[in-house]
Amino acid sequence: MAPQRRALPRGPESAGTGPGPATGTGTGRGGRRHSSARKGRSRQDPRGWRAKAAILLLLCTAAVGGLVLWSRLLAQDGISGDGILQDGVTEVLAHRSDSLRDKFVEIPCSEDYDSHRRFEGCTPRRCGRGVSDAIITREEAERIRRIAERGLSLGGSDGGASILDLHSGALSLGKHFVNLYRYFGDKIHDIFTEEDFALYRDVRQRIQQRIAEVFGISSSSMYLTKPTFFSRMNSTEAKTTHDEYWHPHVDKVTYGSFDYTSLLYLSDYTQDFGGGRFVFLDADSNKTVEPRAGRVSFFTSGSENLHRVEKVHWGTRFAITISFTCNPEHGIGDPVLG
Ligand SMILES: O=C(O)CCC(=O)C(=O)O
Ligand SMILES: [Fe+2]
Repeated sequence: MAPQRRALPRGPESAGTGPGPATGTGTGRGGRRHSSARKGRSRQDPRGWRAKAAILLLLCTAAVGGLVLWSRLLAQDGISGDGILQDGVTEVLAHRSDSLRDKFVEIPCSEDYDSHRRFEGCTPRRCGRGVSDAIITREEAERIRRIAERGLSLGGSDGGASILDLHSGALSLGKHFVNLYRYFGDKIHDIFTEEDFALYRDVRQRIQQRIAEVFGISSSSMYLTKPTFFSRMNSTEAKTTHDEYWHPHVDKVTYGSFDYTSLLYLSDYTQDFGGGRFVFLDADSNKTVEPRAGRVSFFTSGSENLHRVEKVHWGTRFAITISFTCNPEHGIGDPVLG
């Protein structure tokens, strides 16, 4: 609001009293011209009207300028152009250019965990969100990204969001999903190698270990759960609701079994794609995580961590959602290559 308020009143006063317009009109300092100008003004001199018109024009320009500036500020905050209006301030929790080791912000846990069976030593008692660029290297992220690219090149959604789940085999194809393992049978060995799967497993283990340390729980009390999947997002218009990745949501509500969510980013905000920042929607402000290859963002999955992803405006964004549960009944194993 500030720029608009500041811009508006300046117009008339400064135009009337400031040196520029006064000298520029040529109604200068000479006695005769001055007095005739005074007389003229009382007879509604057209020059008076011209001055008024100029002031009006200035006012309009200032108002339009203020509006343009304001809409730019909103757009920077990710407020317009995303189809969702979000009020207020946006803070950056993790800049793409930062290399973060142990960033952690604690937040009071929501009551969401109370309506589920509790597993002592795992179910969150301490909630929050963390970001680390020190768990997975950029090189590992690039190798993982190539796995995602290879897999997703076999299918892909008609809309802007495609997924590949190596656990269940689900792969986006057009407006639907197919089972990669059933669809490709033995040919899957031409696409993925044992090393790919070993890397995937190793990355998952290290992320799990880190989450356990940060939240003070035992790594063996948490289990990988579904869905755990690669995502590829771009600016293609959504064709089905599966493509609408930008809606605010709570993972525990959306996916049920989640207790801890982690995201491993495989490409870079502003280098590989525009838009597509991850946003925590807090009551006081929004907090963004800017994706960076090898960056792990993790958080407790309840409504203390309501979030969304901004629409991708250009380029392609790759990530993996790796999710954990405390309920062994909802646990899944690592993917195996047939
Ligand atoms: O890719 C992201 O940054 C977030 C994805 C997400 O919110 C989810 O998979 O539930
Ligand atoms: Fe989510």
